[in-house]
Amino acid sequence: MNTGYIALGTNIEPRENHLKEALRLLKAHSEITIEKVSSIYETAPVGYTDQADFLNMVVHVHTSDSPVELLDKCQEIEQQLGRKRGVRFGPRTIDLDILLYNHENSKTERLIIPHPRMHQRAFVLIPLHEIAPTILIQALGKNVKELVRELPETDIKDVRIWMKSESVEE
Ligand SMILES: Nc1ncnc2c1ncn2[C@@H]1O[C@H](COP(=O)(O)OP(=O)(O)OP(=O)(O)O)[C@@H](O)[C@H]1O
Ligand SMILES: Nc1nc2c(c(=O)[nH]1)N=C(CO)CN2
Repeated sequence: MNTGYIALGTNIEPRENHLKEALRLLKAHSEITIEKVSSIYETAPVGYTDQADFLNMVVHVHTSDSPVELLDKCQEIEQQLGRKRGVRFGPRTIDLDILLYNHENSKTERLIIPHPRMHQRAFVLIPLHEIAPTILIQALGKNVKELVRELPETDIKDVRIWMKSESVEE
């Protein structure tokens, strides 16, 4: 069985529904089991800042899918939840990014693992740290805790717990 971490983000209402629906659709695949979910965090927009705050979370999955099969399923869920592509880094009903897949380090036209921007993003690293603080990002030679320590204080302040993980799993 393979192990993966997926980051979810949404900033179009109903944001909580979009996250919960995405979790339900992931679970509906027999090739995917959700092992752990982080809390949901409310986060200030990064990159393109003239947009609403996001809800972000990270899930740990076990899967028999290959990385690209997992990406296909993530993109299908984005489509099912009505994601429309617009401004780069702009508003979205749901975004699913594959952060890590085993200790794979690979780059194809469709998929880069580890996710190339994950180490700069407090909205990814803080939820990931909650569920997997000691996991090593081999490509960077650092674990998640070390990456969180390198984040600017101002970025950390922009990420606040919005719903605790126990309530997400209900
Ligand atoms: N690890 C990855 N997880 C998800 N998509 C990836 C990954 N690596 C490369 N991609 C590619 O990135 C493309 C653009 O993805 P998307 O539109 O979700 O980007 P974005 O959310 O705007 O930006 P970001 O990737 O920085 O979160 C996808 O079509 C996919 O093929
Ligand atoms: N806070 C926050 N900012 C973002 C996010 C996101 O999920 N959360 N996603 C982006 C594009 O992937 C761009 N900016």
